[in-house]
Order: sequence, then structure tokens, then C-alpha cells
Amino acid sequence: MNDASAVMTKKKPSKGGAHGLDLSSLDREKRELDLASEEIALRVRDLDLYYGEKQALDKINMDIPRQRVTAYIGPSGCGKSTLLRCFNRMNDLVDGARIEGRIELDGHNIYDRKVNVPQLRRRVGMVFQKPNPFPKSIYENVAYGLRLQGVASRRVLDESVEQALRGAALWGEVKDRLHDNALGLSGGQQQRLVIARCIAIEPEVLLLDEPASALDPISTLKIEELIYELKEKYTIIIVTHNMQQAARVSDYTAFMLLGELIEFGDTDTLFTNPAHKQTEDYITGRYG
Ligand SMILES: Nc1ncnc2c1ncn2[C@@H]1O[C@H](COP(=O)(O)OP(=O)(O)OP(=O)(O)O)[C@@H](O)[C@H]1O
Repeated sequence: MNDASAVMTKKKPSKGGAHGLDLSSLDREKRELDLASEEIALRVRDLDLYYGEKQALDKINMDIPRQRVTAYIGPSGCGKSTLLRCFNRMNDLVDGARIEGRIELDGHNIYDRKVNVPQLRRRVGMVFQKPNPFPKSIYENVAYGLRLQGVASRRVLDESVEQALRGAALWGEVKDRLHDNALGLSGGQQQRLVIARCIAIEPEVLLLDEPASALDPISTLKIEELIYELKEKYTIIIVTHNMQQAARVSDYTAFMLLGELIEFGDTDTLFTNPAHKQTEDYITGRYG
């Protein structure tokens, strides 16, 4: 199946018309988006994932649009993080994890045996729930990936560090303390530093696994604003427990249940007029 619209949903819509959330409280215009007219960055085809005997992902098919924010929502244990980790092959590191199917990044299967996995992870960066800066200076955290790539010029490093910190909306707060230890930053600043570390090596895709769930409301807002700005340059996929957050920051939303993709479409439609009874039950708080 190559047609994006053909892979949007796995099951037949429920009859009777579904009802969803009122988006009027979100303080933004309704977005006019159409998956069928998007440029596609990642294509997921018939993806199954097993942890030993247990199947955690079941025949996932979806197209992730380029330079948009795609959110995964669904109850705990439905497979959101597992699917996110498939995009940079982090599940390769999990003992007993086995994958069938394919994910194409720019038309190439990332599970092909010839793929250079460290190189893939440079193209597909990942930010976790808990900020994980290295116990080094702010500067060295951001310069880390560039140094690994062999960049030694102080001028190039200085420029790249500044650009990445600006890109992560952190420069103004840290420019006078670049050589202080990163662990002295607040949680929200640490998370933006980790994002700066990711974008310093100019990935194509950013995977965000509950990036704000350990943060206070103001830091959360800053991360959400940042996500909105970052999609100018990057394809972003975010896992979130917080439906309001998904509705605020994402262009497209995927609802998962028990390892299956139930519904995938533009966020405003999915939240206001879901096609499936399970989606409606979830977004109106009937379970999960
Ligand atoms: N390393 C692992 N080994 C074995 N089973 C795992 C592993 N990681 C996840 N699972 C199982 O796979 C299923 C999906 O888990 P996953 O963490 O992807 O769900 P999730 O939707 O992200 O959940 P949450 O919202 O609670 O983080 C769950 O049943 C979980 O117990």
C-alpha cells in the first residue's frame, strides 16, 4: 500500500457518528491538514514486534509526514514507546526483541542488514522522559556529537553550539555559563539542553518520548513552544500521556490500543470527530 490515505486506519469506523473533545480551549486556529497531500518522511509497513513470546506491536502501517509533529496516544502499555523506539532501532538493544516488517526512511528500509545503525541514530535523534545530560559542561554536552564526528575547529564548535542552543531556546539562559556543569541546570533547562545536543548534529527526525512529563507546567509550556518551532526543520514524533498536550502540539495523531494502530489522522479531526468508537472512548476519558 503506497497511498498514505489507504493506511490511515486499521479497522472499520464505528457506525452512528463519534464525538470528541472541544478544541476551543486550545488557543489556536483549527489546522487545515491532509495527510494525502503531505511529503512522507517515514513509512511503516506491516510492522510486528515481539518481546520474546509476547507481541507488543501488531501489523502497524502508517506514513509519518515530513516537518510535521505526529503524536502517539493511547493507554499505558499499548506500545507507544515500543513503536517510537523502532524508528532509530533502539529495540535492537532489548534482549529478546524481534521485529518483522519494515520502516522506510526516505525510501530506504532502516532494518536492512546493510544499514549502519550509529549513522541511523544520528539521522533520527531521541529525547527521553527524564533529561539525561552528560556530567560535563553545557558547552561539551552540545559539542559532544560534533566531536565524535571529528569536528575539532574551535570556531566551528563555538558556532554550532550557539546555533543548537538557540535552536533549543536555551541560549539566552546559558550563554554566560557555557562552561558550568550541565547538571546544575533546572529539569526544564536540562531537557532543552538534551534537545540542543540532538539538533547539534542536524538529524532529520526527532523522537520525543514523553519529553515534558517530568517537568513543571512552565517548563512544559516552553518545551511545547519549542516543539512547535522545531518542526520548521525536523520531522517530530512525540509520545505523550497528555491528550491536551497532543492536541496542542501535534499536527497528526495516532491512537494505539493493545499494540494496534486504531486510528491515525490529522489531530483536529481525530480529537473532534474520531472515526472509531475506541478512539472516542479514550479521548473522552472512558478508559485508559
Ligand atoms: N523491554 C521489554 N521487555 C518485555 N516487554 C516489554 C519491554 N518493553 C515494553 N514491554 C511490554 O510491551 C508492551 C508495550 O509497552 P510500551 O512501553 O511500548 O507501552 P507504552 O504505550 O509506551 O506504555 P506507557 O504509556 O506506560 O509508557 C507492554 O505490555 C510492556 O509491558
